[in-house]
Amino acid sequence: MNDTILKVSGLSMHFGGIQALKQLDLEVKRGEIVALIGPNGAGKTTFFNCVTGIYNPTEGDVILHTLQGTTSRLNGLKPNKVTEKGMARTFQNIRLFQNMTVLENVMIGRHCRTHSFILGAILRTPSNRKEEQEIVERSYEILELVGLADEVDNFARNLSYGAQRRLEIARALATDPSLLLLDEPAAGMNPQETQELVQLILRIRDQGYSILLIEHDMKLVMTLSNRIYVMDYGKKIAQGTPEEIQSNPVVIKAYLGEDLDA
Ligand SMILES: Nc1ncnc2c1ncn2[C@@H]1O[C@H](COP(=O)(O)OP(=O)(O)OP(=O)(O)O)[C@@H](O)[C@H]1O
Repeated sequence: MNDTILKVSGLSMHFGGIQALKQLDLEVKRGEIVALIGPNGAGKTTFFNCVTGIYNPTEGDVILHTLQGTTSRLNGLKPNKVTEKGMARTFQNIRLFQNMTVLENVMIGRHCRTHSFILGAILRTPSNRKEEQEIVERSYEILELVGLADEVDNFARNLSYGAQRRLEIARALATDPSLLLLDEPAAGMNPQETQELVQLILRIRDQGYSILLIEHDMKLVMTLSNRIYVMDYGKKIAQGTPEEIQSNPVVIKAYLGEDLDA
C-alpha cells in the first residue's frame, strides 16, 4: 500500500506578472499532520487553491493516493471533482448554510458520496430510503467526533464561532476524504476554542485521516505538526520537524519580528 497520500511536484502559479508559486514540492504521508506556514503573501492560500481545483496551476503535478487505493492526478479538475477524488477542505472564512440545521449542513457534505437519482428521491424507493438512512447515521457519527452531537437540530447561525468552525470540519469529513485541508482553522478563535481545536484535530488524525493545514498560530503549528513546510515569496524555504523549523536561521530571518516560539 502506498504510504504517500499527497504528492505535489514542481507546482507553479502565475497571475500575469506575479509568480505566486515557484516550483513547489510537498508531500503528506498517511496519518501525518503537516503544516504549511509562511509570512503574509507567501503563497499558502494560492497553494491550497491550486491543489483543490479553484485555480488551474501553470505548471506541476498534484497526485492523490486515496485510502481506498486509487491514484488521481488532480490538477485541472474542478473543485467538486477534487472532493469526489478524496480531498476536502475548509476555508479561511466560514462558509456554512446559516439557515440550515447542523445535521443538514453535514448531510450536504455527504451528498457527493450518494448515488440516488432524482426520480428515486421523488418516489422514495427502498434503495433511496436506505441510502438516506446511511447518510443520517454517518452524519451523526461525524457530529459526535467534532463534539456537536447535542446541536443537530440547531441552526448553524445559532452556534458559537468555534462551534461553527467545527461544523465546517464536520462537513468536510462527511465527504469521506483521504486528505483534509484546513485553511487557518484557528483564525479568530479564543484560547479555549483553539485548545478544543487542537484536541479535535488530533482525534481526527487518530481516526485515520491525514491533514494538511495552513495556520498563523505558531503554538498550534508546533504542537500539532509532524512536519512543517515553510514558504516565502512563493518558494519553499525550509521543511522539517517543529524543532528543526524553530531553529532554522532561514526561517527565523523570513519571520523577522514575529515570534516563532509564541
Ligand atoms: N487571484 C489572484 N490574482 C492576482 N494575484 C494573486 C491572486 N491570488 C493571490 N495573488 C497574489 O499571490 C501572492 C500570494 O498570495 P496568497 O494569498 O496565496 O498568500 P498567503 O501566504 O496565503 O497570505 P496570507 O497569510 O496573508 O493569507 C500575493 O502576492 C497575492 O497578491
